Amino acid sequence: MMGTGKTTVGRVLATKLGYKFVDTDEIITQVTQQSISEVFATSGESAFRQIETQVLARVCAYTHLAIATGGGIVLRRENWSYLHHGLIVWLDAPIELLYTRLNTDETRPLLQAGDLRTQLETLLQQRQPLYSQADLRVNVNLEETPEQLATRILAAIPQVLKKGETPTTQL
Ligand SMILES: Nc1ncnc2c1ncn2[C@@H]1O[C@H](COP(=O)(O)OP(=O)(O)OP(=O)(O)O)[C@@H](O)[C@H]1O
Ligand SMILES: O=C(O)C1=C[C@@H](O)[C@@H](O)[C@H](O)C1
Ligand SMILES: [Mg+2]
Repeated sequence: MMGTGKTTVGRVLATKLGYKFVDTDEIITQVTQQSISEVFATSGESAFRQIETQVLARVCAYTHLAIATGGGIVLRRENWSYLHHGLIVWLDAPIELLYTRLNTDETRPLLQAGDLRTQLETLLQQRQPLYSQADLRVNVNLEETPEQLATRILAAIPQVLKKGETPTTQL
């Protein structure tokens, strides 16, 4: 979900693994020469989602790569076939944490209209069943630094290889 720390923590995780790192939002910004907000404003969400799928289709083919996606990557069914090229980590954060982080942020176009808490609740309700398809669920809290979170994710990854319910890691 937006604001959980995919970009921030993903970068740290990549360093710890000795992997390269890419962020699909950053690639979209580079190829369109527009900010994410501008892409939404000039072309619309549907066009953004198409570009996002094209970018994911390219980057998922690489090994030794950590990919931070946009929070809406789960929405298109075809994206899942690309996501499953790798190990999918769900950063799950409570609404209050997201609210604290995104309160003054103007770079997430889907959160600009109306009450932020309501927007977050609505999006999370829609997406929770999709996020829960991830391989690893990581409960995010306000106490941990990106460094600590990345360490915890690394430690939890072996559980993913074991058969059973989706593992969850919390502090
Ligand atoms: N563990 C953390 N501790 C403190 N601040 C954090 C942590 N992780 C992320 N942040 C901060 O929270 C904000 C949102 O993080 P980030 O941009 O990484 O989220 P995201 O999941 O990539 O969001 P989006 O889906 O919109 O791309 C940033 O200002 C970032 O610095
Ligand atoms: O959750 C979402 O739908 C989004 C998350 C951001 O990373 C961007 O991809 C964009 O703002 C949409
Ligand atoms: Mg991001």
